[in-house]
Amino acid sequence: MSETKALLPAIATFAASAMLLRSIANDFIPNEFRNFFFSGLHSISRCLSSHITIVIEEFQGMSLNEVFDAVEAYLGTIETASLQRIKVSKVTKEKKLAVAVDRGEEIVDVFEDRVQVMWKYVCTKVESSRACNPGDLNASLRSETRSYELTFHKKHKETVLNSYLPYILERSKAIKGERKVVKLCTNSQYDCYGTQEVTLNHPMTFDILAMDTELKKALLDDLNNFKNGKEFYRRIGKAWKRGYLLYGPPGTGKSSLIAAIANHLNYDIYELELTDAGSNSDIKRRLLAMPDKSILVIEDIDCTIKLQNRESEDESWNTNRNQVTLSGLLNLIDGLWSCCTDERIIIFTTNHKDKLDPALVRPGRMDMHIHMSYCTISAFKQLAFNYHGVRNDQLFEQIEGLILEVEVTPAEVAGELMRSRDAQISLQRLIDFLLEKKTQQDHKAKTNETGMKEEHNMEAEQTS
Ligand SMILES: Nc1ncnc2c1ncn2[C@@H]1O[C@H](COP(=O)(O)OP(=O)(O)OP(=O)(O)O)[C@@H](O)[C@H]1O
Ligand SMILES: [Mg+2]
Repeated sequence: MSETKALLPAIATFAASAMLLRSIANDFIPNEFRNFFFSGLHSISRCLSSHITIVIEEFQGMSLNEVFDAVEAYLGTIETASLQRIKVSKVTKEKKLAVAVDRGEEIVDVFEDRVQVMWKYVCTKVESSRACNPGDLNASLRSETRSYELTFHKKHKETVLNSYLPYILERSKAIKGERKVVKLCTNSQYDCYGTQEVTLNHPMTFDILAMDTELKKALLDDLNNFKNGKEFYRRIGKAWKRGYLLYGPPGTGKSSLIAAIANHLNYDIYELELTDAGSNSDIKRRLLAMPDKSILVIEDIDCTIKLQNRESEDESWNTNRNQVTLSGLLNLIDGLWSCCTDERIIIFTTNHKDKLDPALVRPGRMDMHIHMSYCTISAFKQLAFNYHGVRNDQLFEQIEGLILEVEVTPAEVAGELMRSRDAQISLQRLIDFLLEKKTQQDHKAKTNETGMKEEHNMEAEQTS
């Protein structure tokens, strides 16, 4: 590599002279002759060079380039003595500082004590016309395109392609595993720059999530089978993805469960706001930009957007070009686009399963339908332990009796248990709250009953 370094000033002088010559030539020499002259020069310099350069761009077509991602992680861990500028960052929860090569910097690496290579990080500004073109994913998600250039001696070409780059891909997995924190990404208002990303600081785990014990176990088994299912999915010829529909009243823990799933699998969450998504093709592009090991979440699927059924979509195709449609969404869940990446989980949540289009809930569409119910006795016990560390108490019996009769959400129970640090005071307050709720519930039931009786009597009078 010292050879390459030594050649750099000469190459720079050569390049500068070529540029000067080109600018002079632009003014005085006719086009055809000029092109012939410079393509000749280019061929000569290529023949003379003993080095080749591999360019690794951030995006491969419309998908994220895994090699770019791996190189970024890998270069942050190698010796940086040759660098003049490095980028250092740390996000909440991450234990280590993340080191990265800054734009324009070159870094030397030696593989197997014999292969010297040089990396360069290149950023190019995207012109605004390209950046706002929704068809150009690479540009539309960022204001600049990024790539790494890898330069090495021609004689090492086989080693670099067959050993060095595969080694980096493997190494990066371990590096990312070590410093992984779960991220939450949302699609912001539809604009040119795509997603907003923050570290997910939600402390919810399966240990503290209040949920039916059997259901929790079944879901955990399902998630673990999924995570370890690479070979299985390949063998049965299915895309390595899994869909969950979480349904239940507000405050029963649907969003908390999503956080618990993300923390358990160590996958990032990509929340998709359908109302901000723009069109089907916009969703498609955003999905392709999502890396493997991620969870796509669409909350409140019943009310975020009025998804039309397929028949009416066909009729009004022209008016719907800029909308998210049901068939677009279904295509996204199990169509060809979803096979482009691995280890993908899709979660829909709803408060009203009955309001969903049958196409969304038909068997086989979402792999598991999970009912997040009003608080059960086991959920209450879990919450009492979470908030006060108590597994039993003389007040439990009365509370359990009331929980069987009253529709109360885990969020409401948690709210009452939070009111005081003293377990006895909290439990007593919870009893008062449940009694109050029971009175209201009984009153409502009575009013409904009277209303129905009156209606029935009126109908009977009319018919007689
Ligand atoms: N099953 C649960 N286990 C533990 N805590 C819960 C549970 N359900 C609710 N909570 C508590 O209530 C809060 C609200 O719950 P969460 O946001 O998960 O409900 P949700 O079902 O997503 O509601 P919504 O339908 O309104 O989005 C949580 O932050 C948590 O503190
Ligand atoms: Mg929620």
